[in-house]
Amino acid sequence: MKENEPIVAVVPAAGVGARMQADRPKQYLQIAGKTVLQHSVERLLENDRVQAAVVAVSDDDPYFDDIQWQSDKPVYRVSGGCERADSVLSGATYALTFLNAHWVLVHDAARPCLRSADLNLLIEKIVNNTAHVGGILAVPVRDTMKRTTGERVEHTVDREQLWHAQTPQLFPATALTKVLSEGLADGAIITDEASAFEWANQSHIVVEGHADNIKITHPEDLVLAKFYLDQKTQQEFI
Ligand SMILES: Nc1ccn([C@@H]2O[C@H](COP(=O)(O)OP(=O)(O)OP(=O)(O)O)[C@@H](O)[C@H]2O)c(=O)n1
Ligand SMILES: C[C@](O)(CO)[C@H](O)COP(=O)(O)O
Repeated sequence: MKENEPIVAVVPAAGVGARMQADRPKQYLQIAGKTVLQHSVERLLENDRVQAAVVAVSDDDPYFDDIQWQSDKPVYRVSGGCERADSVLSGATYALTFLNAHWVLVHDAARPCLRSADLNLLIEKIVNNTAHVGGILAVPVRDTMKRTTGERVEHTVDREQLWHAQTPQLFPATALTKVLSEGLADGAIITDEASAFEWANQSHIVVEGHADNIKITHPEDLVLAKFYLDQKTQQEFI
């Protein structure tokens, strides 16, 4: 990577967290005195290559403006959208248009346990890679995988070369805004940024991270995230 190519983090945080069944959207639940969102954003801003964060939130979000960010870097608020991809496009467009971002690092607000070392690895592998447009943190599947019809098992899915996609996902700002807007307009199913580059048939890679980079989705995930973050407050992030 050219050392001076700006990386801007885009954090989709406009979801309602329905599966979490909490009294507020899961990104605003507290862990170790901070919201889940604050953990996620501040982890990104700790990286020297990340210059700012753009957080996509609901227009009626009553929590965001009260956050006291523990970073000297700017954190911007933009309007989220109906789906995660819409929220990401909103943030990426802002980063490209107003912040002159060369790279956009997309990371779920709901993933507060990201390791600094894994973020560094992703950035190093992607921004110096000329063979692929970008890439994502991921972990290999470790269980036997089944395809079912309802509860009936149809067959075992070959888990060779099968990965759990995570975030961050790192792509050039111009390319990301282009394939997201075109893919959404074409009705493509886009559940992560890599899906949009699949739709556009543009080559990208996985970078192996760690399974503790969990996405807080169901109630039991919050207990696990608290454990991981407690462990990490006692150890240097590796
Ligand atoms: N319209 C949306 C939907 C989701 N997200 C964000 O995308 C991330 C991952 O999505 P998910 O885990 O599905 O969060 P929710 O949509 O809030 O969860 P649920 O499906 O349980 O409602 C979350 O940080 C969420 O806030 C977003 O910015 N805009
Ligand atoms: C983007 C993502 O984190 C990759 O695993 C995941 O798809 C986001 O969660 P969602 O429930 O699909 O919105």
